[in-house]
Amino acid sequence: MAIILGDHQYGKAESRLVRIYRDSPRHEIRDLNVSTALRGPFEAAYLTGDQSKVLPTDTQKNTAYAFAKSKGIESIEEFGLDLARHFVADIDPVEGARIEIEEYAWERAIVDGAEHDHTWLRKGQEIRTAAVTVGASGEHVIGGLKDLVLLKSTGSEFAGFLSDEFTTLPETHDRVMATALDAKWRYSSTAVAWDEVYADVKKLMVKQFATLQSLALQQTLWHMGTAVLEAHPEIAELRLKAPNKHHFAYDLGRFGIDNNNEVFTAADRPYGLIEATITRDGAPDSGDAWRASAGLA
Ligand SMILES: O=c1[nH]c(=O)c2[nH]c(=O)[nH]c2[nH]1
Repeated sequence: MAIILGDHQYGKAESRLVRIYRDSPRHEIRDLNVSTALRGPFEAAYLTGDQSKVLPTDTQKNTAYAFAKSKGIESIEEFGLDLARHFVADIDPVEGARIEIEEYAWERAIVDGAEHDHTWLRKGQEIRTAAVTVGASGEHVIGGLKDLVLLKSTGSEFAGFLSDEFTTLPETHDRVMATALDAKWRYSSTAVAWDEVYADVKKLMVKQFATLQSLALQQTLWHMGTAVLEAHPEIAELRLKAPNKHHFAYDLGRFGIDNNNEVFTAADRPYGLIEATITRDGAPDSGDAWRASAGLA
């Protein structure tokens, strides 16, 4: 019987890295969670325990902190490219690098009506994400956001669905629709105005969520994705994931009280999970862009 080592990679996950810019009294802050992983001929580390080609995960972590000082953090996409290019170009056995970054945003505290120089409040709307891959299939950047919690209190329907002996859901033409959006979009270039495009993609998706008379969360996702692809030729593809955070009108009829979509119970679980990939026809090949791990997740 032959037993074969399959796909593998190794790295340091979730280094929490805060970079303060303090060259003037008005400081700046970038707050990241950085994961690095290396790919290449590392079979011996698994098969015989030979570490001679292994750049320790501890060193990978140190590199991220050193680059935060020496190169700075213009954007998480650029920082990921800096790290990935370094590992592939400068560390001999490394053939591919995957850098995943989350960014937590802060906004300046307002003190006596003015923005404070060095005190911030956490800005909680969403977490910005980037996943950078450099390797045999080239350079790939995936921008994204997660945990963007959205709710609309009307303008959402769900009706006309299949029904069988287990169907109990009533049709509705006016419901609450809520989600915590997880969106990832693949760029077809690495020469991108990362911050501007990020802000616009978020704005476009929120606008579609708000303005479409939604017949289903599926339809809302489609409109979000097409709006982004129509406005941004530098984006090849989006992958969207949206839990349907159900809000059920509470039965107050039992107490002789009308409930005209005014009082809801917000269900925690279970939740519908609606997912879609939306791609531009003729988009460049994704190569390893979506290869996140050794295949376990
Ligand atoms: O937008 C929705 N899509 C569904 O597929 C679905 N299924 C369900 O029970 N409620 C909903 N809502």
